[in-house]
Amino acid sequence: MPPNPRVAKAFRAMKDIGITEDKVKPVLKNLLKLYQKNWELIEEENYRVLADAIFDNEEAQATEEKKKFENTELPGQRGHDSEEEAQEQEEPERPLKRLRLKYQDGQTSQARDNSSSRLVGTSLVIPKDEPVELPEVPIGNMSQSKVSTGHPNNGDMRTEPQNLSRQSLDRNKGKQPVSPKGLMIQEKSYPVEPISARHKSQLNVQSRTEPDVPQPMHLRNKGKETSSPQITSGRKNMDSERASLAVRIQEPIPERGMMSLSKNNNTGNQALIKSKEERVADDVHQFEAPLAVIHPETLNAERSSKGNSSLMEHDCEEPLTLKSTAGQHTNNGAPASSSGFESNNDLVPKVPEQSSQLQIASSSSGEVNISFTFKVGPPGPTFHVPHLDDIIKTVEDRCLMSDKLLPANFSVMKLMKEMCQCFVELGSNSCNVSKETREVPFVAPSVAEDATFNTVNELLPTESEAEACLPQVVHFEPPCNDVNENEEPDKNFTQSNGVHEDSQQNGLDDSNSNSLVLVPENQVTPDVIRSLHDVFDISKGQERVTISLVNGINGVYPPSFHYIPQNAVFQNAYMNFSLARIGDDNCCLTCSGDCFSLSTPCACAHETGGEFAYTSEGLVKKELLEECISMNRDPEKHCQFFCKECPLERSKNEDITEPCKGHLVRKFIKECWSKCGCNKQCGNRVVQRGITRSLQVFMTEKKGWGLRTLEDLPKGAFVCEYVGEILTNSELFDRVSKSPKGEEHSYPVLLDADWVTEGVLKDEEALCLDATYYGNVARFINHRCSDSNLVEIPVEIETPDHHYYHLAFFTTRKIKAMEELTWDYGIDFDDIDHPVKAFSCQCGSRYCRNIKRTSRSRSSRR
Ligand SMILES: C[S@@+](CC[C@H](N)C(=O)[O-])C[C@H]1O[C@@H](n2cnc3c(N)ncnc32)[C@H](O)[C@@H]1O
Repeated sequence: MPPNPRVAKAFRAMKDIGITEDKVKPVLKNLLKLYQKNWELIEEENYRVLADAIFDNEEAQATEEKKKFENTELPGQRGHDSEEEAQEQEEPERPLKRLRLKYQDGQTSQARDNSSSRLVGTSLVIPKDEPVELPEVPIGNMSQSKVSTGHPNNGDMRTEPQNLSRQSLDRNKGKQPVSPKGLMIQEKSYPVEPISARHKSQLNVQSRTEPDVPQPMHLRNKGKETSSPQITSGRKNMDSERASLAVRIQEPIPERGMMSLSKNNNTGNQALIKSKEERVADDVHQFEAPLAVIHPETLNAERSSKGNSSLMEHDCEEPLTLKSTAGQHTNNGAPASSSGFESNNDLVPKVPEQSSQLQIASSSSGEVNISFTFKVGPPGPTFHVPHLDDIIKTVEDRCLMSDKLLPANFSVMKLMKEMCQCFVELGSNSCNVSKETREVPFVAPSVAEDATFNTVNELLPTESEAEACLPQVVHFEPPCNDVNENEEPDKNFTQSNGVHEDSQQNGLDDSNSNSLVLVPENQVTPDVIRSLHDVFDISKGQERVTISLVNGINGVYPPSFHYIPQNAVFQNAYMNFSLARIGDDNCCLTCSGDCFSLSTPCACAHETGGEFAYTSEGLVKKELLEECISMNRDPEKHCQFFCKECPLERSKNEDITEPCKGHLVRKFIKECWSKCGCNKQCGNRVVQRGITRSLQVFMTEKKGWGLRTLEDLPKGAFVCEYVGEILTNSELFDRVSKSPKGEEHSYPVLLDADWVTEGVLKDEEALCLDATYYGNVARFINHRCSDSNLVEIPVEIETPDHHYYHLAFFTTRKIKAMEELTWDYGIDFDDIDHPVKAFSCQCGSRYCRNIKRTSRSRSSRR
């Protein structure tokens, strides 16, 4: 009878790792019996069960033999022992059979049938009976040679997939803790990225804003704050020391909602790895601790009988802190000397210089381990190991006190548990879980209509031009006008890197979607939606910089809206433009490279009197800036246009249209763009590059959310554009009048700077921007009467049609870091007919028009 191909395959798999057929056969037979010929179970993870069983078998046999030998051993024979032991050590050790690595790219264990990837495993624990050789070198210098993988490039995460032979594993002594990196065969690469501008600014922000500025809750921050390295004598190069926070949370847990607080009276120390010194003080008793640290014995016992285990890593792209194994407790509640920290980084995969790593490991029985590795600078000389409870409490306090964006019952342990649960849940549905769903915690709340985006590229003549145009304007048509009807995240809304795509399909299939992420329907509750704001970056990666959100004042949640980095067209707004309509006089076709290097400014400068609007530093030139400021402060001193039939007034009341109240004839900036011959670095392109300054949304004392700068800004600097939905005035009026009473409506902006060119403007051409439901960071900028530190300037980029333009905010003066950014909405506090009811102004300016009005009305009442 020909051999069963499955048996043959099993033999081959075992042979690949150096196990001979004669050893496989009896064990396989037993397993088949045990599993009632369920081959799948045996074949899983490259015959992991089989390999484990063989090793167990070998181990049992060896123990048996040893016992026999000891029983027959005569006094005086001990002299041979050392020799035998030496021989024993020479013998190849078995590969580790603990947690198997699961790769970040989602590769399943079954998929790894390449022989080089067999028996990928690692242990997070050290069996107590096997002392670990700990290197007495700086952690950063501790290449993983102590647990050599046989790989010459230890520690460099950029290494190519490694071929891990049995020999290389042998040197591990089988049960020693091994860096997952060391055991990863097809290792995920983590390129060492230079600190991006974005990153830098974030770092700057953090250093500048501490300690009085509430910072967003940040795991990475926390790490920095709470951890310090364990100093061992004679260490140098502490900068590169690593820390690892390893946590084990058991899932399922005995009682739902409670952490696993298993009391374990086994031998004491729970540290993942113990230094030589630590081993001396090994009388630490396990205590019921919220963070149950992996216990060697427990894990050994549990894991040897458990099925699928996996370990996945996540590169957090973040500067790191140091390695600590979170928390040991003693019976008396005192910190367990140095047991909570390790002087060995073997457990921790080598992390790229500028990054941290998150690892999640699980077993089929529901046990999930989280390990977070991060790096800090050198600790102070007085560093001591803090108590785990203190760490947790401090972190929780900081999050709750500084951010207040978290639910009041927030706890680090809940967070950890949540992660474990998500891991298990998502893992259980891995076949239909997309990237988006994995990103659920960072979903922006969706509030408005079920919208479908249509890009404007159909209007454009060529593909390349279309491409250039796409990021500028998008168009979407909501199926219903009432934006408040549907409070669910819209499922037809997709967006990718600023390019909105027409998508009727379920976003789960849309791997390009990176802005709005679908939340499984059963999770969509208002609370969930609210909590899904990414407080670390409300732009969700859509801007060049991260924009954090903090609340140091109250427990108010951030408002619900879709973050969009560019304007989006709503329904009827007439936004059809074509490149063909842009004549040569509107484009500097003859220029190339940087228009600023030309002897005579290109055609784009015509708009600003033949001179570029910007200085070579990208700041608005003084003269233009002053004029724009003055226009805002004293509109009556500047040229105003009065429509014959004002679209604004018409939208308020078509029957009896009030006379036009006047529109300023504004100064425009014309930037070069894709139809120009210059390149993207041309000095006449500022607004189109987007936000580059470090900004933060924060809770003000009296005006709700506001926006502030986290860096000093020079006068004339571009801060951000006012981005929202492009509506017609009538649409806006409809929208506002339909919105429930009391609902906050973000102040709309009228794009009326060039109504002067038409005697009578059609309704669909009278445009405005509404950032209530879709907007960018500018929606948080509060109003300040007259002396605001920002001024809006119309900027024409892709269309010479002045009905549509970008409204860009520039600084009116030097602004210090942490100052709130404000602009004058131009509100007429006396205009009771305005679609948006004027608020009671709290700007605090001595020129406040609302104060004047209030005192005026008071005196008129008298
Ligand atoms: C564009 S939003 C600014 C962000 C807003 N504070 C928030 O919490 O979302 C405009 C709204 O902010 C509030 N606001 C802006 N400036 C204000 C001021 N000077 N005084 C009082 N409230 C102000 C008003 O409620 C106004 O309708």
